[in-house]
Order: sequence, then C-alpha cells, then structure tokens
Amino acid sequence: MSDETQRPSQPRGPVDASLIPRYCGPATFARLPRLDEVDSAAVAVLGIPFDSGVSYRPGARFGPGHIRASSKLLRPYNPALDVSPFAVHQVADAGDLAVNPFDIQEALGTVEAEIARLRSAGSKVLTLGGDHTLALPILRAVSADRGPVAVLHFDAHLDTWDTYFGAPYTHGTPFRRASEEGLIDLERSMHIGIRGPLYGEQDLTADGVLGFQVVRSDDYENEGLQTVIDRMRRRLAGPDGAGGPVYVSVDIDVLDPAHAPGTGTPEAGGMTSRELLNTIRALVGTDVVGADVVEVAPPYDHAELTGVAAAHVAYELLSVLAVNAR
Ligand SMILES: N=C(N)NCCCC(=O)O
Ligand SMILES: [Zn+2]
Ligand SMILES: [Zn+2]
Repeated sequence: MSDETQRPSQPRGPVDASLIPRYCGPATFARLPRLDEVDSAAVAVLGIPFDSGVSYRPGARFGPGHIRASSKLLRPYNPALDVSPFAVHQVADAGDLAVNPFDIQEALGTVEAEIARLRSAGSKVLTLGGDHTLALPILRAVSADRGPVAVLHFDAHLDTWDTYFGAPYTHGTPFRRASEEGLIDLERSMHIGIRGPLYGEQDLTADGVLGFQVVRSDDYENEGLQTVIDRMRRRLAGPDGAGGPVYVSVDIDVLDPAHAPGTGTPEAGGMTSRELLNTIRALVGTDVVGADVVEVAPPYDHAELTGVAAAHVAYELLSVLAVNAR
C-alpha cells in the first residue's frame, strides 16, 4: 500500500533535503509543492513580480524569485513556536502572477482578482513582492469578504503619503488609499519600525487621522522587545479587547540596511532580523487573514542577506498561521 492510500489526508510537505540536495530542482518557496500539484491548499504562497510603483531604486520585480532561491535552507520544524508549519495543513507555492508592468491600474486589478480567486478556493495568501503598491489591491480583496481589517505594517516608511508626481498608486501611498477606501480598521491598525526623515511634521499627524498608531524603530531599544509586543497586541485587540481580522504587511526595509541591504529605499537605524522575527511570533492567537513580504530588490543584495531575512520572515508568518490552525 502506498503512503497516499494509507494517509489520504496527509499534507504533502517539502522535498526531503536528506534525499535530494537543497540546490536541486525547481525553486518553489521552501521547496514546497506547487499549487497545481496538490488538491487544495490552506495557504498559498504567491509571487507578484511588480515594481512599477517605486520612487527610487527599481528591482523588486525580481524579489519573488530571489526569496524562493534564498528559502532552500529552511527546515520543516520551527522550535521557536514548536510547530511544523508545512505538516499542520497544506501549504503550496502558487507561482508568479503575470501583471502588466506598464499599466499600474490594470496591474492592481489583476492582483485583486487573483487574491480573491485564491481566497474563494479556500486559501489564505502569503504574497512575496514586488513593491509595496501591492498591499492596496490585496487589501481590497481581503476586505471584500472580511470587512475592514487591522493592518499591521512593518516598515521604515509610513506609506500613507498622498501622491508622487500626481500619481495616486505608488509604493509610498497604499495605506492612504486603503484608509480612504474604508478597507482598514482605523482603531486597530499600526506601523512598526518607522524611522528616518519625513517630508514634514504633518506626515505623522495625517497618518494618525488615517488610522495608524506608530511604533518607532528606536522603541525597540528604548522600551524593549516585550513592551513593543505588548503595545502591538493591545492595539490589535482594539478598544473593546475583542480583536478581529489582521492583515500583516512586511516591507523588508523595516530591517536595518545591515540586515537587509537589498531594497529600494533603505533607511539607517533599523530593526534587527531577530527583533522582527520575535515580533511576528507574538502574533500567535491573532486572526491573521493574509500577509505579504515586499520590497526585496535583489540587485542591491549581497550574499542573499535580504533574501534569507525575507524567507525567514515568510516562514515565521507561515508558522503563526499553522499554530493558529492547530
Ligand atoms: N514603501 C517603500 N519601501 N518606500 C516608500 C518611500 C516613498 C518615498 O520615496 O518617499
Ligand atoms: Zn519602506
Ligand atoms: Zn513600504
């Protein structure tokens, strides 16, 4: 009797690195199966190679491939959360979405439709970007069936600016548009890791009106990790403590350029990857409805530093989803 007939409901996991060397074979995230190789997936990892919304260095269109290539060393068991994220339920790589690099509005429509399609097939979606513009169409799709969601946004930047060159859909503006469109819960959303020069003081006041609280990068040093985690969990619980759906958006430039040089708009004074991974782990027990890891720009990376950091961030997000599903 084959394994499959004995255990028909067993999720198909990653390729075994003790049988097939890690550097062999097609690069799916964490060497997971492709979505078309499994019946269905509780979580789909979707690449979106799009960087037409960037204000500075381009290159995030190569992010999905780079994160996958940097994810080959991930192992199946996560001791930090005591979970095997690919054994609890089926996780699969949905490949790359082909989006129009010359027409941003059309690209946003393609992204929204694909996220909606995967979600209606029963998959939560972890998106590998791509630039931060992508958060807007993803939030449109998620809030279409979950209503306004809390946005937990890890980034050096607010990304609530209004326009660049008059353009409303850019990587610096997704969360202003999302707030204006009523996609986010104004009482439970938060940025973590904010730092660096702004256009003016009004950037921060406008951001508060749009529904965000701010944890600054320096707060990790001044208050400590546990205090930051407590603030995050209190904010996500909301004023009545009841909680609700949370969308997690991770711009890899939240990390210090020493930890993640491969990104388009780097800012000094950032978080360590250890701080970021530990903060994400503290999301166990919150209703994470989707997530992205964006702004990985491989042309500026060295030794896969940024790719490995992004792969681990994605792995911790998948681990949280697995613990929550258990
Ligand atoms: N979302 C990212 N990574 N960066 C936004 C920077 C916008 C600016 O150039 O002011
Ligand atoms: Zn950023
Ligand atoms: Zn961003």
